[in-house]
Amino acid sequence: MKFSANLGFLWADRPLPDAIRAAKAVGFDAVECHWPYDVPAEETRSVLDETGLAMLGLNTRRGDVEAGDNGLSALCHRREEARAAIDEALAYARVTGSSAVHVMAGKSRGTASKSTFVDNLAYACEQAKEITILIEPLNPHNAPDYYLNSTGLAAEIIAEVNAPNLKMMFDCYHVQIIEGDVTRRLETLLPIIGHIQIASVPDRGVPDHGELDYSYVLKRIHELGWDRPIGVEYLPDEGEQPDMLWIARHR
Ligand SMILES: O=C(O)C(=O)[C@H](O)CO
Ligand SMILES: [Mg+2]
Repeated sequence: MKFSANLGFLWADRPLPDAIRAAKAVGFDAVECHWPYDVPAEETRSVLDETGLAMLGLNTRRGDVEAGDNGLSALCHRREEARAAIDEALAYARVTGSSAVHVMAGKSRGTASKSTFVDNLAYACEQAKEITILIEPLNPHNAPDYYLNSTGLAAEIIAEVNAPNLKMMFDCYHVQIIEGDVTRRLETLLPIIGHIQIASVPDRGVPDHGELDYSYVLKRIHELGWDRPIGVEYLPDEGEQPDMLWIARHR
């Protein structure tokens, strides 16, 4: 199996270019990030070229995080901001050669709607047919009130938008907390999954302990024919290096 270092969590204390180099140094096959916007896209691109690593994904901005925003694209009265965030993310992805953009929905609080999310996603898909647009169900402990809160809703939205480049980000950590039945859901949703992420449940640590047995889950993913890198998106203890022995055992 191949693994992608999620630099939103791994080496998150370093500037993005150093985090990319660190991922290369320990042997990751690819990288992905959350919000890279502090670093000019050209600089990120040149470190990706230097290391030979591909950037698999980045997120749209969340809006006013201090005011509680966690994304914009499902929010009825924030259409312009949502589209600006999508445009920005797509432009960054183009310069860096990133294959996917995760369009963040935002919180419900009565102001989110499926039709708004569908419209904004259709816009994103149309703007960049060569880029995969991802939507990710998030669990209510880490993302309270997040609009996209189940794989069922994500599947409905993907069907409604009906664009070949709209897919689900299947984060096993979130799915286990939201609804469980992880391997069966992976099997049935596989045709609409664009990226898979992992972390232990419930502590979001190294994926070698907790409720989910990743030796089994990764074996199933492999058997299903998945050959793209799996996103390693866990929160390391301070100063902790990723457990590359664990990764080597699952290659
Ligand atoms: O929280 C997650 O699991 C993510 O992957 C998102 O990108 C949101 O930060
Ligand atoms: Mg995730």
